[in-house]
Amino acid sequence: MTEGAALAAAIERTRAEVAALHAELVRYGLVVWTGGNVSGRVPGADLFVIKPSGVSYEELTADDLVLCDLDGVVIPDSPGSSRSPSSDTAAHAYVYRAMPEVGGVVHTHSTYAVAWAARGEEIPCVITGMADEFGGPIPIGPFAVIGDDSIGRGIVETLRGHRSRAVLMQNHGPFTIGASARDAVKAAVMCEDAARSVHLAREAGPLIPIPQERIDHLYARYQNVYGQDGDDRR
Ligand SMILES: O=C(CO)[C@@H](O)[C@@H](O)COP(=O)(O)O
Repeated sequence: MTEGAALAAAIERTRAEVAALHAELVRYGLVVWTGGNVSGRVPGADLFVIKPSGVSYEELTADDLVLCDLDGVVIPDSPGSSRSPSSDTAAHAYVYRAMPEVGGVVHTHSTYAVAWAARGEEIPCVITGMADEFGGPIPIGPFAVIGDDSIGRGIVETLRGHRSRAVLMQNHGPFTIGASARDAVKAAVMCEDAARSVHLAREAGPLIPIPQERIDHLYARYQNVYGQDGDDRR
């Protein structure tokens, strides 16, 4: 296969994967109307694909996704290039530039995570599922304007060197990163689950902290032993 054909195949695979992952946001109840987006880095290229802005998830096909370079500039004459890319394109692009290990970025307006973001309160790590997945609390990021790279800078400042793959941007909502777009969607699903469980627990009584050494142990086991060898983060 020529280099050009290999790149075209990688773009096609990423388009198909990212289009299918938007359906997962709907399946897990993480989005209302069109308020969320998934992007995926094209492996081996300085490119990513992202949802067009304000397009219904039911209508979204692989060719509707917008192909961008790592500055967030739409690649002219590519499928989907006639549409405006997601409002969060510059934010996603900033993350891909700053964090080469990131293969996918997700944003949702999932209800409980947004409620924590509205209070500007991090989600404390009081359930083993959070220790497994996030290795500690889910942090709050700064308030940031929508449309430029401010959100991206907030994501990177908050998550660089942090175990969590989710950040709650203050007064806005969750942004998650992952080794792949699927991994970032998983983080968005788990973030909302943690936000809901901890919110409900705290309404019913005091939260019981998990000692740090227990959190560390749970995180190490889940990251290295849980699941299968081929999993995205192994
Ligand atoms: O939160 C916002 C805008 O307020 C966006 O992230 C969200 O509505 C999704 O926008 P896009 O449809 O991706 O442009």
